[in-house]
Amino acid sequence: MFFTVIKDSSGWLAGVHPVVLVLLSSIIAVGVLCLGFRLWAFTIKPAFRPYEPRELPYWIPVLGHAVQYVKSGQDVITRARKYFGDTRAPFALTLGGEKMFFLTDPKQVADFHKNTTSLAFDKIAQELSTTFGVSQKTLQTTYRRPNSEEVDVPAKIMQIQNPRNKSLAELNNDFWKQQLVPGPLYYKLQDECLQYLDNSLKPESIAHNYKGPTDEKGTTVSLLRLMQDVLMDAALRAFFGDKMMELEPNLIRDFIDFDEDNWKLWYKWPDAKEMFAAKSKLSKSVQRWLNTPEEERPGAAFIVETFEKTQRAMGTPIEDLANILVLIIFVANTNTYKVCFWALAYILNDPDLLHKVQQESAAAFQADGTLSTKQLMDSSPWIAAVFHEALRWCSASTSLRLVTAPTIIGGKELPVGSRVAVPARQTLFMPEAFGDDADVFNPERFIRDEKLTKSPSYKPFGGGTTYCPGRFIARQECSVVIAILLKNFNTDVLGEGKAPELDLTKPTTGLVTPKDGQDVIVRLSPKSEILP
Ligand code: HEM
Repeated sequence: MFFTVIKDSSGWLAGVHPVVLVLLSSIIAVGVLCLGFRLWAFTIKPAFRPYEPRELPYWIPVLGHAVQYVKSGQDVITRARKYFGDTRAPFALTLGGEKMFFLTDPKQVADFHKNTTSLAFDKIAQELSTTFGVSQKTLQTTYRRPNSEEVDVPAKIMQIQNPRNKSLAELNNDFWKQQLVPGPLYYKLQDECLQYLDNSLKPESIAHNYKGPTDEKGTTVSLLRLMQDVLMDAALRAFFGDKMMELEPNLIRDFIDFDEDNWKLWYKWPDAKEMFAAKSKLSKSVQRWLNTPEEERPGAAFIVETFEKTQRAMGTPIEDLANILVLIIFVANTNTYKVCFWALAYILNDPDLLHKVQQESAAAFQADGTLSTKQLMDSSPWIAAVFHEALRWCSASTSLRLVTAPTIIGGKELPVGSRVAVPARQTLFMPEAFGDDADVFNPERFIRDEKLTKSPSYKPFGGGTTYCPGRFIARQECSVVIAILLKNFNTDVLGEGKAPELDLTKPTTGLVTPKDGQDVIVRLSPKSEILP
């Protein structure tokens, strides 16, 4: 229809319907503009600015690679690295109007972690808290350094000296380390976690808590769900005391609903009603806990008590305090169940590995049946190796910093005001560090080379000033779960007998979960003959 020939035409174009003409010329104009933009932005301009990191070309200004990044950030980053000849020079991606810089070379990553002068984490942490719903007013008081004329409220309430006039946010980092780096507060937390894990993994608890098929051979459970329940129950009770679970028995499921879609919060995803509903439930639960008289909710860990005491003393509204505590629940829980799931998914599906791990687990229990955490942590090389490999396998965290002064990394200048990212997965699969089988799950690499965890390519817990203080408790909890599970049960994986695939398409801020619908379904048969 559009191409009806007009008989009295005065030239070749007259043979085309005018609407088509307008459409064609618009398409050509847009095409020319796009070509011009690409030529200018990605060929001409970089030639005049060789000191700037190169940018992966794209067609639509402003949008850049945003859509592909949300679909699979890892793919876009890998594509960019390869596009520039895999030299691992810093490069940039435009993500919805923002040009962000990426580092994928271990040496540059080390420079990133060392740099505390021109690469700032503060602003990133504040953005995170704002996204989590903490008000600007509370952030201002938390990040403001006390001046010498006024009362230093947090230092006074905590009865500590603060000679460097640290803000509450800076003091919080010290409090986290006090809680999580081995020392008296850490050992207390560790012992409590162990007790809770032990309770949850008793045959009678499993049979009672899992309504799945229970027969004379045992109880059939989803490994993913088991890891979520067991690890979160221990962490929530150890951090908040038993009252939290008594008040909010659905807290774990609400957290998982939020966790599965938490990326929508960071990416400001428009269709995020369910994620916000789950987040709001978490916040309300914590508020109910906070509104319970203190004497009725004993047993909170030092870090939770300290956050509550200091923020209340600063006059923080309860909604903000609850959101801050939800952030604690988030950092303490979002990753550990995932690494533990992957470790067991591979152990249970590999008879040889299972045998080695079972032997180490058995050796960690003393004659009276108590677990020696020292033996487990210091003399169980295969359990340690599976943990390190599982972490390597499923890590997809990205550390961010704000550039506050001109910074040169990898010979390239990062502009002031921009954000620079280290996507952990890019170095975790380098054949130079992990060998030709880097893309295969193989814990033996950590047995062959004991120093591999010290490799600059192996940074699943980040580094520098924000080096994860939870790294000790995470490994400890995972090792304890493996040891107790294998001591208490014979395991029988149902189905295909292979570990699930990673879902690398879903955006994540930390560790990766299995593809939708994939799991490990396992029958747990108590080793003691009598079934509860
Ligand atoms: C396998 C489990 C875990 C992984 C993979 C992990 C990973 C990380 C990473 C990569 C960072 C650095 C973020 C950055 O530099 O941008 C970090 C920081 C942090 N992690 Fe973990 N983490 C884990 C478990 C935990 C646990 C169990 C806790 C608490 C109980 C925890 C508490 C923290 C805190 C408080 C920070 C911030 C440190 C700071 O800002 O100075 N993490 N974690």
